[in-house]
Amino acid sequence: MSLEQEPADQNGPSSVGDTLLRSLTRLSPPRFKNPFKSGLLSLASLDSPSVKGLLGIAVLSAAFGTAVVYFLNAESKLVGENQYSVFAAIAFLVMLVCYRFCQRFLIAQSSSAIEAALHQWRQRIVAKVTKLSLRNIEDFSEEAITDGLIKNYGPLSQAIITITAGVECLSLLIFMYLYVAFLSPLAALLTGIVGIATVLGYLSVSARLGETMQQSAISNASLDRSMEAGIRGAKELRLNTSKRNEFLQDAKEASSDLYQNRSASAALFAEVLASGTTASYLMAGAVIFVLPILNPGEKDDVSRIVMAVLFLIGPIGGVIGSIQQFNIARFSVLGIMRFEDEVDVCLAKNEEADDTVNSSSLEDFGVIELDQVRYSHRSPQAADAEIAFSVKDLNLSIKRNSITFITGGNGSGKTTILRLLVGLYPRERGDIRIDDTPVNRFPMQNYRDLFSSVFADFHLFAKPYALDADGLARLDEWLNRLGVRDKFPADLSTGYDTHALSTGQKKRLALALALAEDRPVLILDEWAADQDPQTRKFFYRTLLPEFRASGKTLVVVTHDDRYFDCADHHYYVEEGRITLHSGTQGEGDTSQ
Ligand SMILES: Nc1ncnc2c1ncn2[C@@H]1O[C@H](COP(=O)(O)OP(=O)(O)OP(=O)(O)O)[C@@H](O)[C@H]1O
Repeated sequence: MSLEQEPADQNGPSSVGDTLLRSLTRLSPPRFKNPFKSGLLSLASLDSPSVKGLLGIAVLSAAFGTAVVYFLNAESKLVGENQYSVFAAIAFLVMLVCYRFCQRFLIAQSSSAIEAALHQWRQRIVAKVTKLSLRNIEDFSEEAITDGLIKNYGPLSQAIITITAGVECLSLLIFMYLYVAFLSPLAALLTGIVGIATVLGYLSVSARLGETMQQSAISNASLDRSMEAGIRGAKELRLNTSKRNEFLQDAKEASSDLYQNRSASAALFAEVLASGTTASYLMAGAVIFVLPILNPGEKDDVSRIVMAVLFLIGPIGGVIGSIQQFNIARFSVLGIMRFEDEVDVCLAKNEEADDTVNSSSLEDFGVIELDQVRYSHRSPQAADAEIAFSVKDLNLSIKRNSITFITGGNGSGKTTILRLLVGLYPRERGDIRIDDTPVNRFPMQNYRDLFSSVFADFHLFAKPYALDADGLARLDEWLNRLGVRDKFPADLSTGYDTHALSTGQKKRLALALALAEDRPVLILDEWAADQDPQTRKFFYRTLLPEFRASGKTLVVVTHDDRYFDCADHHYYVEEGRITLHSGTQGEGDTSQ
């Protein structure tokens, strides 16, 4: 967790929130064996002064809350004796206002501090994830990334208010109990016995409650994935009844798992809730039915003691309600921290040696050379990271202002080679040089900045990032030339909806965006594959030569053998090995 820490204000709300969030992981839910070593009570051991300040306010709030009950009781005793105290009435009101202020301040401040910390955690982790190499990203499962970046935050935010209210209730409970002890030590003993029996009862189910909630979270994630597949695979499911039935069967099992795990935790929680409510009434019952027998001298005070005991019911409910949320929040914080640790481990391995390439010299490069480069994909299925595919002895020379075609069969390694060329994959062996100057294994951004690309699996963001006014003008022009300008709003800077575009139109937008970036090297991975014959011809016979004439260097993966003659250099890839394919010309343009 040490990399990329934002310089947070040491006393700012996010640093308070950060301490509170991390404290959730230090505080394990109370366990049967040692309930007082862990649990909410150890909140007092927190080290941040601001957090201690918040705890101080929790104590103050509890003191005011108890004073409210004290003055209620005092006045009720006086009224019973046909007297009335204006002071007690005013004091009651003042204490109530103070109590309300402290309670509101405490919950609002701690919740907003925690939200501020979450905001900072999210920013920090997203920044780290964008620094991972593509290989690292591919090594993480999609679920790990969505859980680490998205899913854990929602439940955490929802749990925060209940937990902070629970902490306030806990301190109120302690104060109210001390007040009961002040009124009658024997009543405190009786209610204490009931309280201890209730806590022991809770501790006996808390471990099971934690487990079922963890299982519920796992089943929930699996059901989410199933529902996502149901939406993304809508076409396939509607075309094939057997496929739909089998899918529905799997979705039903995922839903049933979730239902069973949620029911199990609901049953345990119902037990905790019911025990809490029963305990509250039992405390009042013990005072009314048992106290007069054990100590007849306190008979006259019973109603006042009962009133104080009844005021314990609210805080007990608040504490119990927060326990479930505490488990959820703890589980989420641990998930986020675990993900960040894993990202840190990856980043620590991505060595960034000195890059001897000077940023100012890159734009004017003469040639980019890959020399004996090797890279291996690990099999995602194999636990021992067995090699699934290798690009071997890769020699490739990309000359400035030329058109290079890379061809080869499906799965031969063309896309992998493009990604090695642009520095998305770290090579295992060999060198990349730019005009005889070596490029790092994890190339610096100034090397990557040479390239704009349309990969086969390109992503369209909802707005054109990184384009200034000139860039937007270029985008406008290219959308016009590619015949799709009417599909986008007049003002391109605010973004656009790409859902209604056809596959070919999406590719035109992706190409227009890549051209608008105006970088020296353009990488195109099977761009023409989804285009109509006229556009294909326009692309190979008009656009590519035009790009070259405007000073661009082009590296194009293609299967269109009728246009192979458009290339200045043609490489052929077979099972991860590349060869310069000299003398190949297209079979003639048959006027496609
Ligand atoms: N992230 C990955 N992890 C493991 N194996 C991978 C990964 N990406 C690609 N491969 C494997 O590497 C091989 C080459 O893939 P690549 O995408 O480079 O081929 P390609 O020549 O571009 O194929 P196509 O013409 O079908 O797009 C394939 O066998 C593929 O299964």
